[in-house]
Amino acid sequence: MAEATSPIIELKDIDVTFKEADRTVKAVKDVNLQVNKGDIYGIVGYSGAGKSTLVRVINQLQRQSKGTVTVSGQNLGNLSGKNLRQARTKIGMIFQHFNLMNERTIGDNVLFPLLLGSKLTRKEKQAKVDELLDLVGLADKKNDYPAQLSGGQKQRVAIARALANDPEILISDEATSALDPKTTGAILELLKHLNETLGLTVVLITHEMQAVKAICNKVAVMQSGEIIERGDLLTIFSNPTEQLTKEFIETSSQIDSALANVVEQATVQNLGAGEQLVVLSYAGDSTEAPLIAQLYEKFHVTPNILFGNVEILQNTPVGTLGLVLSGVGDAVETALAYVAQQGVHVRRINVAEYRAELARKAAANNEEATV
Ligand SMILES: Nc1ncnc2c1ncn2[C@@H]1O[C@H](COP(=O)(O)OP(=O)(O)OP(=O)(O)O)[C@@H](O)[C@H]1O
Repeated sequence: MAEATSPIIELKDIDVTFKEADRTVKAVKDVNLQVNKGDIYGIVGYSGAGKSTLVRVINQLQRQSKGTVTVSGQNLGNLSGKNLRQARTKIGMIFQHFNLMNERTIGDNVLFPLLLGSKLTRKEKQAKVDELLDLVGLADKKNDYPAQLSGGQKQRVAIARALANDPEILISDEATSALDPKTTGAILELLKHLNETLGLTVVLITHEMQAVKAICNKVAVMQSGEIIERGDLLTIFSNPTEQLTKEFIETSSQIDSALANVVEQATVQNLGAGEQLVVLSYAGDSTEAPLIAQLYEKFHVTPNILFGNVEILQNTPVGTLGLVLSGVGDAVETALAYVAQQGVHVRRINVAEYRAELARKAAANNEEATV
């Protein structure tokens, strides 16, 4: 990851309101966001949350109704015409549907932004196109046409084109949403590579937490035009506070399907006094093994491991462990207090309530399916 320190994008008190004949839509509400140079900042939310509108404010394709947008120290709200176009060249953008020009070759697609005001000579422009195609792994496709390329290759062309004017920022608006998981992984890796080698700051809009998890160092969760939770990836993943954030995280991990299986087991449904089903999550070097040993050594609490999962996020292990803890009297509660002190997040599962919640969700899904 490139060094992330000074702010490169600062959004202050941003509102975007669309006024239509019969209604007013507040697509973005009072958003404050700081993206630092070298960040890969994920903005996650369901469809309609306001993500696209918010990022279009960054390059002023969408003007805000209120608030200020500062990019690389420049207040973009004060710019128009040539000055705004010039500022925009430093902000590349890629989209879900690539937006390539089908009647032009791959080389000419990448060349296109260089035709508008670049000071390079003709020869230098061609050299730049070659360099960019090489960077995205498509050096041999220069004379092909978009129709001859796969979706992943088209997105690589779009990335090369977005980088033509050496932007400092790349905005990716659902750029992997039309791609299969393997191709998505390769495109995300390319973005990470560009971040590391060029120091490119990336703002990644997505509805898939999996994509955020793969490459972002920061994440903001949007709902109904607002940022409801934000922070660095590890903190958000190991200790989310908002329900929507939890939902996004759960869909990107196997924890909830593991829990759904576990709560159907008769032994788990009939826990006795002094027994508790818990999910422990931790980030960092603390591994579960010493912790589990300590539960017995210090508190005479017996842990029965039901499932476990360790992922590497930002080169740091993030682990989740489902356990039934058994002890005498309030030994389990004392042990859990100790575990929490060690920086481990403790989620107590009330089995009856959890099952009732699952049943409620299943009924709601069925209802939706039959409407
Ligand atoms: N030009 C527009 N005029 C009127 N309403 C708009 C306009 N653009 C967006 N909206 C509305 O603003 C809200 C936010 O839309 P936006 O596209 O920013 O959400 P999103 O999170 O990016 O979702 P999606 O991924 O589906 O694009 C939606 O209610 C949308 O209908």
